[in-house]
Amino acid sequence: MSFKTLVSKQAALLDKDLMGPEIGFTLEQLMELAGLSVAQAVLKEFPRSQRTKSQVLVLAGPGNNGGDGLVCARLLKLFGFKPVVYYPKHNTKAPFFSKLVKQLKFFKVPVLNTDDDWLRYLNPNDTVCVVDALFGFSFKPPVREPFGGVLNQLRQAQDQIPIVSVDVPTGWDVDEGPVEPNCIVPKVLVSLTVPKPCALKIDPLETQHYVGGRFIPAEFANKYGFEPFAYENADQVVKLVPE
Ligand SMILES: NC(=O)C1=CN([C@@H]2O[C@H](COP(=O)(O)OP(=O)(O)OC[C@H]3O[C@@H](n4cnc5c(N)ncnc54)[C@H](OP(=O)(O)O)[C@@H]3O)[C@@H](O)[C@H]2O)[C@@H](O)CC1
Ligand SMILES: [K+]
Repeated sequence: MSFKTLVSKQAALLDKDLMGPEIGFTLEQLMELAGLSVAQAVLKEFPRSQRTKSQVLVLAGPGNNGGDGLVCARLLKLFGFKPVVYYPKHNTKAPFFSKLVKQLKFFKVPVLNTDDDWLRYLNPNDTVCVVDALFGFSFKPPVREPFGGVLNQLRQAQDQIPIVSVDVPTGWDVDEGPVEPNCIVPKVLVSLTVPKPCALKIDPLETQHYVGGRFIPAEFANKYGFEPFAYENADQVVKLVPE
């Protein structure tokens, strides 16, 4: 499949640019739209008419990828799912992360901490899918604990419970792909703004690929060397289908 990608350093620059003094987005705004994109991709892949269960396990990491997961969980609740969040290492860099957690409590979405038994939710009888919002474009392998253990459990369950990875399949090298042994293979990848090079390593027969994070005008995409993606109507995601 051919699509333009942006290496991790460029993706970080694009992010900085969007939130810089000239353009003026806030992280909160972009994260809300990123989380909405992921929730919409989950709804498109697992529509109510085609499922008998509604629980979704959202694994949220310590960075902004995790923040996308926290937003996604809240929106999944509005979309008719029963999300449960496992958030073992809270983000203390920006105060609004604790507000995202408060909002989840307001929505009666359980947020499990490091000592809670999250594995009971990794159960194919009840769980539609797992949202992998552990790490995104700032991840550098090898993975450190406790996340190595979490990834091992995910890998063991992935044939029974589909994984939806946010921006980058966690554990993959952002630019090189699945270079570490025993990487997870998501059933769905939702690239944000523009795919990272690791997305070129997915097998389209194994992994459905969406692009989301619909928040830039055409000229800005061109500045970073890619064309805008062909979103339809008010959709927040577009599925990339092999040619
Ligand atoms: N414009 C867009 O598209 C937007 C994108 N957004 C989203 O932001 C994501 C990027 O977020 P990000 O930069 O905060 O980094 P992310 O990948 O979450 O991880 C950083 C954390 O991981 C940790 N860590 C790193 N390596 C590790 C290891 N081996 N083992 C263990 N830990 C490790 C690292 O720890 P540290 O090294 O600092 O100790 C730090 O705590 C992006 O992918 C997209 O999802 C939207 O929210 C906004 C708009
Ligand atoms: K991820």
